[in-house]
Amino acid sequence: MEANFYQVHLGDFFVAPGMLNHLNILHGGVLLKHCDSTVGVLANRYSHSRVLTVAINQFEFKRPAHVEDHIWFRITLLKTGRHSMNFLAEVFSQGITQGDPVKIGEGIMVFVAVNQALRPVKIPPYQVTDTDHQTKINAIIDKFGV
Ligand SMILES: CCCCCCCCCCCCCCCC(=O)SCCNC(=O)CCNC(=O)[C@H](O)C(C)(C)COP(=O)(O)OP(=O)(O)OC[C@H]1O[C@@H](n2cnc3c(N)ncnc32)[C@H](O)[C@@H]1OP(=O)(O)O
Repeated sequence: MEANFYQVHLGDFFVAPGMLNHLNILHGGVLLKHCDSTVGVLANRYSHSRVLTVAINQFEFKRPAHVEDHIWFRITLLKTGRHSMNFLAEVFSQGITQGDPVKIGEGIMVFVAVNQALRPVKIPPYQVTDTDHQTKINAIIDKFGV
């Protein structure tokens, strides 16, 4: 099961003119909205439940993105609690005509599984069976203090 929650590539979009800020680069809020929805899809996939974002922690915008850049997210489930899921969201950008993908942002997104009344519901504990994945996840957990 854990293979589907380690470095999952999701949420591709192209930067369009309506997504820019006053400096003609991708608006950070637009990027975060895409990121939130993308991680939410994975949180729903894991919990089979409605989900709410409870925290976005240590999000860093490392590089700007421009019109026509191809943006996508690499999402890793780090750990679960009784109701919550902690994800690393990494954001990548690739110019339409050039070069390798560049990491332009990353952060920790915490989701809570909720019922119809939007109250927390229990989720299954996350178990990683791939030892290499677990080692890398542990390093991320240490780095971000999750
Ligand atoms: C089946 C049909 C589905 C169909 C659908 C499919 C599509 C699916 C795609 C969705 C894609 C949308 C993605 C956008 C998602 C939004 O836009 S959500 C909108 C913004 N968020 C909100 O409005 C949430 C507002 N907050 C709340 O309602 C309440 O705080 C919550 C989230 C229900 C939690 O309730 P609470 O009473 O505070 O609960 P509490 O027990 O204190 O905490 C619950 C857990 O959260 C953790 N937590 C609380 N605060 C924090 C914090 N600051 N940092 C870290 N962890 C925290 C706690 O440690 C606890 O963890 P566990 O030990 O239980 O695992």
